[in-house]
Amino acid sequence: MKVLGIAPYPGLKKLMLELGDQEPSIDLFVEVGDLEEGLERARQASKEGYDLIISRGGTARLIRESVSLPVIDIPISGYDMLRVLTLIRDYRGEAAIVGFPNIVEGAITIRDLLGLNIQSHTLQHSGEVQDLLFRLQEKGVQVVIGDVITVRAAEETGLNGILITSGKEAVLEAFRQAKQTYRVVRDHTRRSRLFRTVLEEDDRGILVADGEGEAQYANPRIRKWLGLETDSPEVVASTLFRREPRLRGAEGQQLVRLPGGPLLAVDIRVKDSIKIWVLRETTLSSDAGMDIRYRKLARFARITGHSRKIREAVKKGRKISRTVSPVWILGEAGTGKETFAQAIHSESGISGPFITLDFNRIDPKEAPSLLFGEKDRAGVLEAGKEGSVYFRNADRFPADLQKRLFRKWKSGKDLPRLMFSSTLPPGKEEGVFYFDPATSILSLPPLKERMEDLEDLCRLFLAELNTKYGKQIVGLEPALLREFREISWPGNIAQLQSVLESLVRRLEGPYLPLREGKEEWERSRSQVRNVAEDNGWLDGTLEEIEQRIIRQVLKEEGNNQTRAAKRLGINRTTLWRKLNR
Ligand SMILES: Nc1ncnc2c1ncn2[C@@H]1O[C@H](COP(=O)(O)OP(=O)(O)OP(=O)(O)O)[C@@H](O)[C@H]1O
Repeated sequence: MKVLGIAPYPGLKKLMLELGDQEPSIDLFVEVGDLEEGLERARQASKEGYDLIISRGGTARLIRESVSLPVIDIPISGYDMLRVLTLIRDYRGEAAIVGFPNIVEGAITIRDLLGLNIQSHTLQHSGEVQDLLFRLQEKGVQVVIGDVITVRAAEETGLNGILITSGKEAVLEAFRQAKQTYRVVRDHTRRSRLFRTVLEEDDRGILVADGEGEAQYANPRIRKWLGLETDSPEVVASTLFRREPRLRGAEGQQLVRLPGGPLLAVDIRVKDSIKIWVLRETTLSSDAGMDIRYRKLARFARITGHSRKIREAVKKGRKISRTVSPVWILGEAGTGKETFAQAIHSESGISGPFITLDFNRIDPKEAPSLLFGEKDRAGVLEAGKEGSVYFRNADRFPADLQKRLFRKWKSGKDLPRLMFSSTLPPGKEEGVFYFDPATSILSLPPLKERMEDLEDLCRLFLAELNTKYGKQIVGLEPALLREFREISWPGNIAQLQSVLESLVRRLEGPYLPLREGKEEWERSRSQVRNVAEDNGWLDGTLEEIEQRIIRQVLKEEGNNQTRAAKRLGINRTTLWRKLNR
């Protein structure tokens, strides 16, 4: 144990060193200095690896206030009092004891025991001492007995000061206390080292801030992610918040990607005004098929169109956003399914991210760990639990996984809002695109059923494209608008948008002309077909594709073979034969 002694008077240094020699467990170094001078010495020495400080009286008190090491006080013992009062007992002049309560109380007891006639005065703070001594001097007091502060003031006032010096017993008592305190501190340090090791070994990144919001601890894992291995916790925190201002915020879960780092699920917790950020790697190491957005999400107000069909869809969408039930958004390619999903998310006032998982691009084998996580890694459902998950091309969502998902949803687990979309209707019975009956269905009309909206949509898109490309296009030539109303739009709004985009990018004039418009539309048809291929609708042999179509029509006709056969333009026997091939 390395101990620093600050002795307010030289004799105490000598005594401490003498007694310290007999204490093998104490490695003692002593400096002389009273009050401010002593504090200065203690300040310097506290940087030199001492375990604790031993000092006395007012000096000890000063040090304790401004140095973080434990400070042991050498108490004024009864023996010390006895010695000094014995010394003064036969003094014939007027004497007084002056000091803080700890000195005066003990002195009174011994004075009374000895039957001495010495007055006593208690100081509450050091500022009072001068005035008091002046008054005592006026009353004829010649000698004052007390601690360093009293004696120093006495000298300045012109009185005789007698210092109550510390004896052997008091110094030994201080050593005993020092040893005991050291044991407690050492145990404490050991225990905090233990906790520190646990935090340092954790696979999660951990950042802790105190009640004032000042970062106090950052573990190695979070430092590694941020590339700040040796910086202070404050620097770690400010770097993290600069990169992800959202993390400053309230309690809850956030999903963030640090530049060049892994995707992290961040839990922000507050306990006893201590704020803790727990960062966990997610299973989402690759971005294929996934998109996370917090901002610039569509709202219902943005959904253009006055047709009855689209207004009804908006009304239903708004209604769904007031519930928590999962929603299946059904519609042809490019009809605005994701736009509606985002609008539902925005309208529900959800704080978390809008996460898109595209089942056309996600490997079904990886889907379980992606959704449900692994041992130490959070999956999308946990990491995004305060947001929404939008399953695009959900008809490709493996049925067993869907069942697992709905089991979890029904057990009331904390899950994100669930939204599915597909161009094909979900089946009511188990099958390729099984879906749970708890789901609300929102059907979006194809563009051909809401042609009255075409002009408004063109206007909106042209305005956006003018801004994007710095053009001043004011509309479509009337002939092109007529043409656009007549032709088919298998890619719906998305197709219209991309046709307009290609035209705006290329052309300058105020109106988009008929010829270029039609050419562009022709070109876009082949792209739409590619989208269909993308959906897997055209995978496999002709026979397989035919099977898919027949089963789809049958499903849409509620398994009524007569109606399905009629719709396909074949007779019932042919249908039956084809189905049982
Ligand atoms: N009612 C609308 N008003 C304005 N813009 C719309 C509307 N609906 C869709 N859009 C725009 O059309 C484009 C296609 O929409 P979106 O991506 O939502 O369609 P989708 O049905 O989800 O497509 P996919 O079938 O490819 O999944 C987007 O750019 C979107 O902003």
